[in-house]
Amino acid sequence: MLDHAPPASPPPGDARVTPMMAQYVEIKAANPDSLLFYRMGDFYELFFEDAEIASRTLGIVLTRRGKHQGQDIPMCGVPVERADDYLQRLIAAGHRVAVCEQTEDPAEAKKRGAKSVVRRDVVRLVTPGTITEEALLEPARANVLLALARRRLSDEAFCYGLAALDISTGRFLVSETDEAGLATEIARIEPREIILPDAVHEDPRLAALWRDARAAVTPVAREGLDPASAERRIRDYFGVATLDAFGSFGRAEVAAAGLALFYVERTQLGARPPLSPPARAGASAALAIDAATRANLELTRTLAGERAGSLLAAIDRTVTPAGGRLLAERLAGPLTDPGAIARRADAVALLVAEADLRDGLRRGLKSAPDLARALTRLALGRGGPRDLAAIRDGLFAAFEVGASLLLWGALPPELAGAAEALARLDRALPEALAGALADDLPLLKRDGGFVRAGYDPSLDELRTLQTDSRKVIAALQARYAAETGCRTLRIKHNHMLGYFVEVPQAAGEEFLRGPHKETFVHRQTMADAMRFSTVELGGLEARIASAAERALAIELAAFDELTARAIGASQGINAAADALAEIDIAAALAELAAEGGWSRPVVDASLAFRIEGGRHPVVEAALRRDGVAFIANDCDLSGEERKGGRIALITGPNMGGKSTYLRQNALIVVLAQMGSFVPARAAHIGAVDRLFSRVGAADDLARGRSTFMVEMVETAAILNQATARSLVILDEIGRGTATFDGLSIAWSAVEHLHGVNRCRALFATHFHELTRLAERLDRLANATLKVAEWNGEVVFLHEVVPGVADRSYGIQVARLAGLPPAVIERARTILSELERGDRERPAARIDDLPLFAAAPRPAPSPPAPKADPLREAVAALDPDEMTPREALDALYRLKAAAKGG
Ligand SMILES: Nc1ncnc2c1ncn2[C@@H]1O[C@H](COP(=O)(O)OP(=O)(O)OP(=O)(O)O)[C@@H](O)[C@H]1O
Repeated sequence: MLDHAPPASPPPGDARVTPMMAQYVEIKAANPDSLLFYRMGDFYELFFEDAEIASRTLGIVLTRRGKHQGQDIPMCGVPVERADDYLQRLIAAGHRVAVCEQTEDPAEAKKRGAKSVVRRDVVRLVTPGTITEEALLEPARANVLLALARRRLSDEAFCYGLAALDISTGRFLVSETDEAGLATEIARIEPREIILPDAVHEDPRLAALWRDARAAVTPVAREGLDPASAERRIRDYFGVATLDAFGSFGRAEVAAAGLALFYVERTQLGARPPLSPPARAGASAALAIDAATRANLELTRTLAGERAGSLLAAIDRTVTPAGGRLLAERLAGPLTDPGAIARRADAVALLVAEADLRDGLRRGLKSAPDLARALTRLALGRGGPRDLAAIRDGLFAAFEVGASLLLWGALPPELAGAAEALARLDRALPEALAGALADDLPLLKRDGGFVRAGYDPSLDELRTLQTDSRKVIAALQARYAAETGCRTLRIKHNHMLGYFVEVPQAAGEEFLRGPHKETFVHRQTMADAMRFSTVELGGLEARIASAAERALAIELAAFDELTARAIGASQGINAAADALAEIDIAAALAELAAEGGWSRPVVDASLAFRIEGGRHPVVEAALRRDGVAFIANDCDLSGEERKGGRIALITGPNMGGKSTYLRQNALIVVLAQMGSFVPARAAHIGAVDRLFSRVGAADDLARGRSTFMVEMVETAAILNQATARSLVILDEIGRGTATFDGLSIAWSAVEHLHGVNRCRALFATHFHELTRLAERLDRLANATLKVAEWNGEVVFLHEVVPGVADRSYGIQVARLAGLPPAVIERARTILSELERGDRERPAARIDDLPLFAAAPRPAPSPPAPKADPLREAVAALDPDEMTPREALDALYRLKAAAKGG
């Protein structure tokens, strides 16, 4: 990583290397892949290439400090107080940071000799997937570290284990997949950092996965990753004799979970975040949505990568950060088991029906801070008084929420389970916290003042002593002023002198000579003042300082004791945090359903797909802001087990609403299967196993793929993988190439979906020729979007009706978009010519028509050349497109024409 990296250790006896630099070089050599934050006083300093990277990334000044082996050492520094801010920016830019602290007092180092260097050690590695600080985390987004491991099944095949760990909350889920499903699983998990064995990282078949990951990818060497040590590591971490209590895991899952813990130990260096035991995410129970479909449907972020404008942003009514994170997780991984889906929907249904209960719960939840993240910071020794307060407030909110649920009585199982977890909480901890913590809390514990008056009598006594001492000092100042006759005498304090007496220069001269010489000992002469100390003042100072020191020690002890109690209760606290998040989601989805008039879908094991009055939640919200109503549309793709699902082939004008209609039906599936109500009057959905979409066109030039290539790769994935239980959304496939190639591909793709995949599908196209497929394919029906023409203007009605579009209205849309009138006029002329040509010679190739004949306006059109039917007929032929039989026929026709001419 370093071009001009310092050597691992300086050459022995090299006088040009200072002892400090030697220490730096040694620590840096042990952490070659991280930027080293090297603590020096109130700064973290960076040297060499680290300094250059940091100064570029952070926009801070690059300076030089001394020389190393005869060369200037580039350096830059960040103040410790603001380190979080800089860390955040470095992590966001994809760097890792090793934080190196002084591990002894400088005074200690001095004892070893004047030239000895203060001992320093890396106390922590900060990486994108292992951060815990509030300032570094997004509240409503999980921060997932994904560990991968694999196990060979045969010569060719591997099984992959995935462990998704959010250290900031302790959530720890494992799953297993084959190679084909790996990309889909990673897309579902959306990790910030991926760690994986070197061998997996270097596998050429997977190279694209790591190259395209939106996460930092960290390969680790093989040692310590064997299955036995992985299992031992998990058992040790959770203090259990066997993993059976946590469920049954595959060997690849165990290896992945072990690797995750290995990385936690490596980055946290001894500190142990309170993790939940690993649980199976059950990949087979999740609706599979590949990365392209996820991106196309803009589930958790838009194509531009923003949260705003995504489905998640449109449906998020949660009031707690943990609820927000769980909502994103559920949206990313909807279920397939109708029973599990119904259990979630039962909770939502109760809270839709009971508005008062819902409001009460949401009010209670709003005051609940982020319990899980506060607890983790405390456990890692990075917590402050406000984290203790978060535990206090979170637990009180938990009691309130739990009590209102329990009062309700008969609850659906999901809510009953959550209420029970809350009822099990011990009131003693939050009460102790409430008794101990003051109203206004400092950010850092070392600032003191966070323990409430009355909590500890000895602390109160010391505080009184401190306040009293100040009074005593004030009295002393008055007495000295009276005794010396110097009315401007002041007692002041600074770090150098401690408490001292300050008088104007002239009075000071008196003090040095006169009767006060005995009392006032000269310390300092300023420009216009003199400073003295006295024995009395020294005694007072010692008392005040020791009182402050002892008071802080008592406060820190109280902090440690309360923190230990919170950590001791971490299992219950984490369970409460999970319960609150579940209640938040149920209430939030109920709020959303009530607000938008959404209905509860029926999800079962059939192949039904019947949506009545469906809407697109994101487009609807956008239109509502402009005061425009969304037109609801039905969709029926229901099939039978024996035959498979139905296909709707949708033609319609540009801007008619085809894409919106396609996507809304896919989004309704996602919402229904995550346990939500749906934006429709009614919906009956046979649980979908995989959702595919190929919508819009996106270049992927970074991967060296053209628009058309991307389109074909995605279409191939669909045709190869969709099952009879899948839902497929295809929007305008084949438009990225020549018309006839595109039409033929679209045609055969529909036939394949109908005959082989037999899935439920929506297929939008501008190839009107495809509508004739309905005559041959029994489970395919045509639908179109209605338009009206009014005063020569096209009006989009956005209503889906059975039938076929008569035209695309592309030119009208082009005019609405503001194409110059001359271009529109010319396009109309060409269109009518083309349509005439099409009527007269339906087989003619569009490419061969005089589409692009130069027509500079307003120059008069040149006189039409004399028609030569034979030449035209030859021009209309395309040998590449003809079968031998067609070519022979054409030859005979030409011969006949020549004879006739
Ligand atoms: N059901 C609807 N009700 C009201 N407005 C709608 C509806 N559907 C679509 N629209 C509006 O029409 C616009 C165009 O819709 P959409 O992109 O779905 O059209 P399209 O037929 O796919 O167009 P193209 O063929 O040009 O891609 C949307 O941005 C929205 O404003």
